[in-house]
Amino acid sequence: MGSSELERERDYVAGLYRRLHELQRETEEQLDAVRAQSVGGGHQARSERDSFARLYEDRILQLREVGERLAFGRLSVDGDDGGGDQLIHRYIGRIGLRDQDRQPILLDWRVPQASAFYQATAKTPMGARARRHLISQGKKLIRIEDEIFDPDLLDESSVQLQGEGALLTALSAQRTGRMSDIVATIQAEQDRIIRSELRGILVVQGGPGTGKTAVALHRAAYLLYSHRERLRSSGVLIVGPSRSFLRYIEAVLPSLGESGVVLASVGQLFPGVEATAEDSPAVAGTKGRLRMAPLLARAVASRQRVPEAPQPIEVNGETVMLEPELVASAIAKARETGRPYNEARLVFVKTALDALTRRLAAQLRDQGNTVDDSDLPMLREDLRTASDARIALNTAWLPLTPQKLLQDLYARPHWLAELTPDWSAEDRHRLQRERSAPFTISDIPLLDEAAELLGETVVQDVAAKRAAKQQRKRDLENAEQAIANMGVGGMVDARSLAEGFAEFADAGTTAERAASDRTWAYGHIVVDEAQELSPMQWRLLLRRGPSRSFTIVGDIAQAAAASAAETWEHAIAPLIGRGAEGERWRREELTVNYRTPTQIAAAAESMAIAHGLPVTRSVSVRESEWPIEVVPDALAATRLALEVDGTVAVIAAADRLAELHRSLGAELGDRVGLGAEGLASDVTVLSAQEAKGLEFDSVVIVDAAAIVAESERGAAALYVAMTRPTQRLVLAEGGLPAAPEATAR
Ligand SMILES: Nc1ncnc2c1ncn2[C@@H]1O[C@H](COP(=O)(O)OP(=O)(O)OP(=O)(O)O)[C@@H](O)[C@H]1O
Repeated sequence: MGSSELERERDYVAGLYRRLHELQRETEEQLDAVRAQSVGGGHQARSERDSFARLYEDRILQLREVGERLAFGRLSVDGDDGGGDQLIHRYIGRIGLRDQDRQPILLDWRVPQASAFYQATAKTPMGARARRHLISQGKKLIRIEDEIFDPDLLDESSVQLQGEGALLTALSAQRTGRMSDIVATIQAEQDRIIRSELRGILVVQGGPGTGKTAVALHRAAYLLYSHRERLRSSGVLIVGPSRSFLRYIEAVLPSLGESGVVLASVGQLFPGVEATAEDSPAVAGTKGRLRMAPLLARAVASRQRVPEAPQPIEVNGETVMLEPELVASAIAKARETGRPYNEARLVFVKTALDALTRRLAAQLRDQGNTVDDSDLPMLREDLRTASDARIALNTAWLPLTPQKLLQDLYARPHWLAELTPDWSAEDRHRLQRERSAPFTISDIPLLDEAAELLGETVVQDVAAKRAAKQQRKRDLENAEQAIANMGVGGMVDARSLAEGFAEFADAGTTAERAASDRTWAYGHIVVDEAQELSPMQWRLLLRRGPSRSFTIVGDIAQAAAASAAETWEHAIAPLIGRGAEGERWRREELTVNYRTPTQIAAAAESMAIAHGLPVTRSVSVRESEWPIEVVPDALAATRLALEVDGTVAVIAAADRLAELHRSLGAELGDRVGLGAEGLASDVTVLSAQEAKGLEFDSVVIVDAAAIVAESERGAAALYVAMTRPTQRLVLAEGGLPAAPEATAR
């Protein structure tokens, strides 16, 4: 390949950057023009103008975000003449660009024509004749790499890696503590998953380092692009295991030009409560089980109480008796509505007050007073505000928040025992705790379940939501009208513009509104490290995604949580319900390990298999320069790890972390950080749980046997720890523990 070819490509890429800057300028001018427009004083007109401005601002931001590596590929396909002599070159990049004549000069990687760039092989060229990778450093094109799809050159035996040189360049880059996008080097098996249809439940199983997280994030970007109309207003939720994990992945989607996504850890899924602490595995296991749902339902139902004796109600010097029968019949009537607890309570109060008013009126008449129908509202109001009535009715049916319900349940052992006659004392004991203790990650789905049963505490919330929905409908009509008036049909769509109105009106962007609304229904949900989720967490997610459009990625063998399932069928059962399961979900596998070198991956797999874990085998694409070493102490091991440029993780059992942080810090100074907060340091001391989903150039495992012994699924935790390094693994304070005699998990 001549260097003139590289020059030619550099010219082409330079042309693309020029066009990008031109478009930036044009959009900035359009923005200025919109801002300068005089639109009179009407609120509607102003908000329309502002949302046009917002659209242009978004586009400018998107054009600027692209920054580097604008174009990374070229696909050569046969020209229209069919003779095959004339080749058409399609350039593939991070965004699509057109020239001044509106001819495409760069295809967005997500358009259907670009899929051949990722999926074509010599065996199935998908109409392509050749593929070229454009490898850049920053904005500078430094190398090109060609693949010609010639069937004679096929080698059936090896793993088919697409653009091997470009891929290995990407993989050998030093880790930074932040995940980066893989858009230039997506592999065929990954691309098929990324482009899989939006509908239904897709489960992606793969061993460590097979790109599950990367694929899940690129799939979110792909879906947002391909189903923009639908997903822009409903939003996409990405759920990860921890805040440290979210920090690790949070830059990927913005680098792909997508920002309208809600990222949440499992501790952040109930608006208003942010849980970071986790219970012990046994307690988390109890709280994660499905039988918590009927328990909460029983707890809610038992909160209505009929008084044993009549209650005197003083009102304006008159005493009227509130009979148990009256309360019982008002409760029955309210329950009949089938509404959630707090909403049904309003029916109860209304029914009870009406009956009490009638009783008071009759009593007054009996005493010779004249009471006609027009007096009833006033009597009712007197009763409503009488403190006796308030106390009596509240005692019968108290308004409740999910927080209060759960705190009561945990802090009142007798009540809990009444509600759980078939539970063991041990299980019950696991739920007990102080009323003031902060909520844990395992409490989040229970709070959500309780909120579902209780409904809104304030009626206005229901009314406000209804009003907001109607407002959005009006906004959409106004947006259509505005587009027609301004003559910009085809450039902007009404839905995006209407979203803009809402953003300015009150509640922020779709993502912000979605994140703060428990009843929000997302258009799509991506769940990472999904093997860890408990049945109760799945129930919560189903409420957030009632359309059952899910991408679920994980590795069953890495499951460390006590409440995690042992197969995907079991794991997602709460999501599928009792339908024809086979038809409702599909499963894909990833089989190439892009992270862990062969030798380390092989040792990790053997260890896991010896402990009976259901490992999905994969093939590593890297080799390690270093053998796995075993050294006596953690400091010596960390020094060895630091010989490799890049990041180091020191992984140990949870009760060793503080002490290791201190002792290593004493020798290595502030290069050593602790836990999620310490991830920016050269050396981070953390537990296997905290390391989940992350990667480091080198890893030191301190006392591997203690990690295995630490929990019921300790072998899975060690498997996670061993598969974090991209280059070097050092074991300190003992090698790998021997496999147990019986290999039961
Ligand atoms: N096609 C690709 N091109 C370049 N890098 C890739 C590709 N696929 C995956 N990688 C890289 O491999 C590493 C592992 O990917 P990722 O973290 O997504 O794996 P995972 O399957 O989620 O792993 P784990 O189960 O261990 O959490 C990341 O650094 C990712 O960027």
